[in-house]
Amino acid sequence: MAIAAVGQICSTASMTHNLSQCVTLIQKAASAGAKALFLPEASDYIAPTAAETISLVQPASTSPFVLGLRSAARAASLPISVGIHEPSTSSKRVKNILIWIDANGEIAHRYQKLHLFDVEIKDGPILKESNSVEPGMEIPEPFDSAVGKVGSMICFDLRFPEISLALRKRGAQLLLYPSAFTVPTGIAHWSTLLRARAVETQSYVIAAAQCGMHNEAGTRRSYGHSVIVDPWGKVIAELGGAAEDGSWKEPEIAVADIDLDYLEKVRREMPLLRRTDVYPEIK
Ligand SMILES: O=C(O)CNC(=O)[C@H](CS)NC(=O)CCC(=O)C(=O)O
Repeated sequence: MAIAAVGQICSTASMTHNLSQCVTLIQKAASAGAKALFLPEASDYIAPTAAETISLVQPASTSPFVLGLRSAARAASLPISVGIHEPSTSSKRVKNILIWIDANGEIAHRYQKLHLFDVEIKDGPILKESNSVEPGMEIPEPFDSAVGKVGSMICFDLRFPEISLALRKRGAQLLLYPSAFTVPTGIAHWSTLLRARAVETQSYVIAAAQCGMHNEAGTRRSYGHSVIVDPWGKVIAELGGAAEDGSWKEPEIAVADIDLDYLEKVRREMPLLRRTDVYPEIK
């Protein structure tokens, strides 16, 4: 058994402010005895417009946010999963990626978000992620960590079970959904989708979420409610959401034991054998 920590922050356009929230959580997770800390999508910054999202981007190799996290990870000897932006080499847009910083402070894995959030909900959020973000083109192999074999996804990917099933088939035991969910879609779908992905893949699901108002103009707000779900679909760690007015004060963590013997028991007792003779198998 090993402890995993899920962290919740409210990123703004200030990378310095966001780094300090993340470093606080690294210290909290290390004191709680966690073997890994999972941080939200776009932890480096959430900007009010597509143009600002593009203008703020920096290569991971020189970004003060990433360099700061790497040295904090090394000092605490704590691996960190964190969502950031990275420049694209082929277009003016940015990449929305999830990186794994190992206990030595090295970037050991990268995943680029496959599904982009383009929505226009009547009386609700209007967001066009593809204006500023270039979609990824592959599902990287799951990788080993002290808390189990990790399969990486990001936020809106949660709505596409194909990617989680593909990762499960390749050996993932933990599925990551670092997110910045909107409030209305969060209320309607967040917990149901996360628990469904855990149940149908018989895997731990770790969903670190952005929470609260991201800018002073009040134009962008996230749902929060970070969770860890076990392979039976039970919520074993959970954080709250923002107040009515969007305010939300302290970055925080929640922790849970990741029990891979339990995961094996769930998989053994209810084998989910796919009828690939009847429907085509997911590659
Ligand atoms: O803007 C950034 O810099 C970071 N990216 C995000 O916050 C992304 C794209 S706008 N948010 C989501 O995918 C929310 C999905 C969602 O809310 C749902 O599926 O219901």
